[in-house]
Amino acid sequence: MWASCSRREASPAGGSFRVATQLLPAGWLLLKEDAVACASGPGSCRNCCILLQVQDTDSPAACNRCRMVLWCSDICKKSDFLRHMQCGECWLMLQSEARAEIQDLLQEACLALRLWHASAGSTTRSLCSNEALLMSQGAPGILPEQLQVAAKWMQASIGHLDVPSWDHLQPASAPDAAMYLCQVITNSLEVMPWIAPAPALEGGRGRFSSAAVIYRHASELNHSCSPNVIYNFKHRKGQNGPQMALRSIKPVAAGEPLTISYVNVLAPVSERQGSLCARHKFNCTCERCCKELAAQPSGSGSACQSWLGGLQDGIHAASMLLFEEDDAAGAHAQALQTWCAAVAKGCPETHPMMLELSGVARSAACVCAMHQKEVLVHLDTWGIAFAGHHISAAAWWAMRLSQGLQLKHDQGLSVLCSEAGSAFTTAAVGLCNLLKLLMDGSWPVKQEQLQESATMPVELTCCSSDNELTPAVLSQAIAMCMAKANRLLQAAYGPGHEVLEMASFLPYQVHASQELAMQICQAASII
Ligand SMILES: C[S@@+](CC[C@H](N)C(=O)[O-])C[C@H]1O[C@@H](n2cnc3c(N)ncnc32)[C@H](O)[C@@H]1O
Repeated sequence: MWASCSRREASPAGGSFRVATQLLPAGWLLLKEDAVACASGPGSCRNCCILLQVQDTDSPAACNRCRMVLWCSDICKKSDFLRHMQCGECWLMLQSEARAEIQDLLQEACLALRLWHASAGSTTRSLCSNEALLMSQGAPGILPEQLQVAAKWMQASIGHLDVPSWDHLQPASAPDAAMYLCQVITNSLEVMPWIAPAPALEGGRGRFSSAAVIYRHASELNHSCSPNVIYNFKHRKGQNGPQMALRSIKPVAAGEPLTISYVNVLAPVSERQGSLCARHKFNCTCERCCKELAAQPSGSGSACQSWLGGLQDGIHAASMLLFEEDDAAGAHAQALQTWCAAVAKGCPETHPMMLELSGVARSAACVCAMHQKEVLVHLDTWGIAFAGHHISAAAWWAMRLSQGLQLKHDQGLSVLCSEAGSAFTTAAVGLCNLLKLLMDGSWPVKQEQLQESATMPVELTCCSSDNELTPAVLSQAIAMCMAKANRLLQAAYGPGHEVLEMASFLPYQVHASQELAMQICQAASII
């Protein structure tokens, strides 16, 4: 999937980035990937990264030699012990002088040693690196001397190993050590340290502490503070580092760069820029940062304070729930609650954080549709613009699934084919009924009507079977629906309110099943 949906492209400014090779819908699972190397922070298992205080039954096991490194269980110790010894980490941890001299780079140095160990003779040497910049005083937040001291300690750690007796490893020179260190600084991802203390996420969700992990494919993705791809981590006892999954959260056009966020996107611009400097040593030039930095002098943040905190926490909690696919319905409910609370406190629906929230909710709706979970039951309390957004996301997914029914092996959807029918129908019914309400002119739609619309049966009688359903007819019908819906929306709420998402699935409905086509036409024919 990864290779067929994306490719690497050279950046004119140097380096490269990954772009989509086809239109990627929101909610698509793009990649699952194991870690190349990982180094957890103190208080968590050195192998699987689980926080030691939340692990369930096993007792932590310590390294008998350095006594500095802990594993959550004998299973993880057994899996990681040789690596810990063979990469020189154990020796490094024993050196109190080293720990004092490179304390700010100790985790990076351990990860670099583990990367060296993992990559001997393999492909990770091709990981990108900002070495030239880092070593020439050009990078923010770090001095080349600090890197050189850390590289010196790494080399000493490797030098103390009996490397030639392990035939798959090569001794690392000083420049090699520096290269691995710079690769780590350029590419390592932090395993969500900010989720650990969140009280709303107790009960096994805030399971990782701050671990730094290197993934081969994910390291090709540039950062954006408004990313179109999210990543999550799956903990597996006995495995070195969590497994990462990448999922699109917005539709991504062919040719558009795929981006993830290396930091917490909910933080204000100064904090995001600060974290990127501190951890990754670059100044972010993404579109959102440029806009927000340009607007900063006249910005008035204080008026937002009453709803900002709740909104941040709510997006955060919903995102975390969404990371666990099984909890998509929970993520959706959390997003719903957050949306309503923020609106009630006067937050404008067009605020960038509300857009972030709608991204999370839309993804949740997509995942629910995929798994045939009832996504429409929550509609009674959604804001109307959001409801349209939400139903159409589910309907859009349902259509993709119905395509899968016809195309079988199309893009990995075949496994879902046999189950697609009911999700498709539920979502399509919801969409058509919402359209009907809009067309009937009952605007703004009342909560009870919305609730009803999710369960109302759709009559197919308006569309006679001898009507020819060509793509052009369908497009025209949808366009008319959209225009009318938007006129109503704008009359009620003013300019800038649009049911945009329905348009976004237009190119797909030409492939949709006859049944769906009839339903759409029927809704449209009420105009
Ligand atoms: C993990 S790599 C991403 C892929 C990399 N661009 C490459 O050439 O393979 C991270 C590096 O890309 C660059 N980068 C990524 N996102 C950026 C952004 N939003 N602004 C500026 N530089 C960025 C920085 O040099 C950063 O250290």
